[in-house]
Amino acid sequence: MSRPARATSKGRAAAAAADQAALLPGLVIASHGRHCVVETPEGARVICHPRGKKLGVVVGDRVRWQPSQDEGTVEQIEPRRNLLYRQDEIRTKSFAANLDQVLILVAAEPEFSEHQLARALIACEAEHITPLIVLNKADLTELFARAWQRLAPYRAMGYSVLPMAAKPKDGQVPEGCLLDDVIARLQGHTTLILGPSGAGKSTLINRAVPGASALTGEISQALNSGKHTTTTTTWYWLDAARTGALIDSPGFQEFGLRHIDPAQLAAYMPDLKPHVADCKFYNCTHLHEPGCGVRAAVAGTAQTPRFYEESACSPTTISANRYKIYSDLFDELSAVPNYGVG
Ligand SMILES: Nc1nc2c(ncn2[C@@H]2O[C@H](COP(=O)(O)OP(=O)(O)OP(=O)(O)O)[C@@H](O)[C@H]2O)c(=O)[nH]1
Ligand SMILES: [Zn+2]
Repeated sequence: MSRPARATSKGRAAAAAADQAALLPGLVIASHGRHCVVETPEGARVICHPRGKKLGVVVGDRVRWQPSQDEGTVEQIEPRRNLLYRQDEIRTKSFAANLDQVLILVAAEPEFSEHQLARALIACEAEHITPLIVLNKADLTELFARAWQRLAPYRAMGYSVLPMAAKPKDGQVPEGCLLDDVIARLQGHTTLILGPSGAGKSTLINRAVPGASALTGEISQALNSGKHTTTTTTWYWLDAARTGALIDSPGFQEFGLRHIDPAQLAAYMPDLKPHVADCKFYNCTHLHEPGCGVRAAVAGTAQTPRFYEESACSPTTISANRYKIYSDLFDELSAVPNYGVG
């Protein structure tokens, strides 16, 4: 009696395999609202609508889709290596999926917010994505020196920080600050670029990807039925062989970290992390407990001589600013229930 049942399940499996085979592979290269643009392995681009409301398609997703006339339907999203996103009280917004690195672009001016920088780095750590910090406008000597100094703790905690002069005022690029050296770091990787307005993101993208602005215009027009917008996340290939890509996404300014568990926060801050092992209590919040290894390592407040260093950016100390960022974020993330991924 088991034979017909087996045949039926075999038949079902065969039908599912046939359905699967009928679906085409693709890469999501832009998304806006309920539409996205899927690129085929041959390089053709098709506007697609995800099947069902729950299928949240993100730029960088590898998908399986079905053509229907001149558009298509995304049926499945292949498992993601990672997903960088931000979350505030109201909503969760994804930047992109399957990233190799995140380039955080800041500049000598306008003055960057260290809180925003720290938030972006924490989000990268939580998703195991390598960040690369680039400080632009090296030609603005005094402002640059000040900004470079503000980044000292980030260099000390092991992040790569590159100086750059993408478009110096007098045309003279200070030594070691070539835009092309930054572009070289992008080859062969999928890189998301984030940064505050005015840091030089468009300058960098237009140099790395000739024709980028025209492409952005085309995509946003296609996705918005004629309206121009710059709020779309967009994928640009860096080379004809399509081995490296740059993804431009807005949203650095409001980088909500509501998806981060406050108890994990110190583990996502490389300058705090090694000191957690020295805390007396396993569930130390590093805010007020006695015998806290983190607080003992804060520059200028060190009780234990072995942590004390003259420099506020030694690998063994935590700068007062960074500790303030930790405590502010801890309060923010603890103030309301953590709903997890939305
Ligand atoms: N002095 C100086 N100015 C630069 C440099 N790179 C870019 N700029 C200028 O900085 C301004 C902002 O550059 P954009 O590339 O438009 O910056 P953006 O980050 O795309 O800014 P939004 O368009 O506001 O998002 C422009 O006036 C650029 O010419 C640099 O290396 N040195
Ligand atoms: Zn502690």
